[in-house]
Amino acid sequence: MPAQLIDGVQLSQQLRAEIAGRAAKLTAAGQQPGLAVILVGEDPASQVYVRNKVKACADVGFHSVLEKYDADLTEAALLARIDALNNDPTIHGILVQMPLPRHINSSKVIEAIATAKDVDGYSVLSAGELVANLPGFRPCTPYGCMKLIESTGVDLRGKHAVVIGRSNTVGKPMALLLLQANATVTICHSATPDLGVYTRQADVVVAAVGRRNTLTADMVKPGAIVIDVGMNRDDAGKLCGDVDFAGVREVASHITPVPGGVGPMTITMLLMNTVESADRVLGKNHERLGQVSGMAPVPGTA
Ligand SMILES: Nc1nc2c(c(=O)[nH]1)N[C@@H](CN(C=O)c1ccc(C(=O)N[C@@H](CCC(=O)O)C(=O)O)cc1)CN2
Repeated sequence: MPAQLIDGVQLSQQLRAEIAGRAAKLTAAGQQPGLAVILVGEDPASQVYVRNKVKACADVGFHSVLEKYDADLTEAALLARIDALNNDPTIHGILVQMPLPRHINSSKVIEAIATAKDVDGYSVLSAGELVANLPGFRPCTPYGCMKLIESTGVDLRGKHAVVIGRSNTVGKPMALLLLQANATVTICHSATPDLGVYTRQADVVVAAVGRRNTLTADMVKPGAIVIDVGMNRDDAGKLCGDVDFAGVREVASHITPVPGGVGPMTITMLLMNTVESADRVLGKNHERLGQVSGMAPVPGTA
């Protein structure tokens, strides 16, 4: 029997309805979630992604600002904008669309974003929070992969998960999230000599390499869950992932398609992080107010 499809569009819709409910409550309490999206340059794919992010914000009742700059924007000017947004109380999340033009140091830009507003989860501090199991923001793509796996109903405890790819934004955080869910995790990468030796032992495979046909049917254990993070083009120019979908579908128990799997979840988890950020601000404000109203009266004034 072919594998069951894990539908990222459908799961996104469910999660976005939940996010919209939280946003409505926050807005009623005076804390409408706000996301700032910054795009530098004219990369056509990035233009589509930022447009989709702004639309997604409107759909769930967030306030959003889109700041578009020419490719020759200076690094100093971008850092100044981030500083202003860090101090803007209507903004709970700041997202700088990647990739940035080459003259701008991406790490410097990412580290300039206040950790409390790093809804992409890309900064070193956010990564540290993930390592230490602290409640920071998780990078959206691996966070979305976890939700997709969770939707299968399979408990990861004691399962063997293999992550193919070791990028800071997908592979490494993915491995940590799987580890937090009590899986036994192996990370494979471009220097792994025989990938199939590892993937054939895996109950869950997450492919995040950026090369099509990296995972073929002969490399998959029957009944495995396969998550495809790749976004590549085939010879006909059609979008495809890292997994040979047609072949692997005959072996796996669950599989994500490309398009329609991990991609839509990336934007959904960005919304999730942003609503969570607004929630934390509201919680902190309440804490502060509670402390003020709960204060012992100054002697002689009561
Ligand atoms: N600051 C960030 N930059 C980038 C991120 C990110 O998470 N934060 N991720 C990617 C791009 N990206 C979001 O920004 C993104 C990529 C793909 C999709 C998506 O829905 N893909 C669709 C297919 C789209 C198509 O037809 O071309 C799918 O897989 O179904 C959403 C978001 C790099 N930059």
